[in-house]
Amino acid sequence: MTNRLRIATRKSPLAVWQAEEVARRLRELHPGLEVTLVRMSTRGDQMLDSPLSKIGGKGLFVKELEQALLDGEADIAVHSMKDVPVAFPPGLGLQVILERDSPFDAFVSNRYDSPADMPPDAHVGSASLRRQAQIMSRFPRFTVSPLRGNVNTRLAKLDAGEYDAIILAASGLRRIGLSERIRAVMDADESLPAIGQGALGIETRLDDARVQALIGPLDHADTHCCVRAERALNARLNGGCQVPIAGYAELDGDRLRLRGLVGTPDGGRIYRAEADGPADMPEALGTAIGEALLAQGAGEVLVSLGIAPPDVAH
Ligand SMILES: NCc1[nH]cc(CCC(=O)O)c1CC(=O)O
Repeated sequence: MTNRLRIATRKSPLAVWQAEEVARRLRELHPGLEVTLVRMSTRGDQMLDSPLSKIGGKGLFVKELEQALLDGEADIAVHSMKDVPVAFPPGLGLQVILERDSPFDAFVSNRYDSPADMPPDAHVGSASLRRQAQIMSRFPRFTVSPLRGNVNTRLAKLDAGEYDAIILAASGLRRIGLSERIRAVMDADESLPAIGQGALGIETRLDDARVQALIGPLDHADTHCCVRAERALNARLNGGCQVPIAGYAELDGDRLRLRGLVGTPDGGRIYRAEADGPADMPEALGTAIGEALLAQGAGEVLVSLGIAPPDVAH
């Protein structure tokens, strides 16, 4: 029993790849440790017809995995940090974040090389209000329609001709061996990434010292610092992964630079804030960027979408 570690994961090819990657690194680190995967289906995977923003985006992809940890059916859960809500259930926490892969969005099309290459009335598939807001702000005549399902399903819908292009995370495509589908990587000016995009995190039971010790060496301090700042921004705005909030932090020596964005889904209004601060205070920087966005009026956008930011004064 003590030489065994069970990883809870969603069943999608991307999620399984991510869990296998953690399993591979743990076996390398601890020869003799028996690492197995517990594959689970989550509500986010089942409710594929409804836009995530309508069915309560927060935590849809992680709840069942957390329950497996609480029930003792698994020892760790591997998550895309992008899908992890700000708060954890009592007894659980996330202390390990792996080195980040590409944080950027990818433009994927069978006909066009970039958004600028498309006709003015092009049809884009994306279920992300963040991606929608940013592309609509640059190309107001585009139509963006919801596109759900795992990465493979979304690509199949593109290939069936339902859209001129779709936008996906570059990291997800790379991980499942489909980087050749990327026609253009969208940089931070073009499509500011989601909070935590490209990073994997490991959630555990906080009282499980054996497991904490086993996974501790997988933590990547620089990535962890950046994701802390991004998540503090998200916490300040009360955002989940399915609201038009973007945040991207970069570390430069002992300075941390964070950019944040809130937009209306139609791209009509885009609020941006950017600042840097000491790398040992990532939460302060994230909160400050959140405040700066609220001071510009971003709170109204969030309230109109049913996401009330916590009071400005605190
Ligand atoms: N919302 C689904 C999701 N969660 C994490 C990723 C990509 C992998 C990552 O961000 O690490 C994706 C797919 C996508 O956005 O294209």
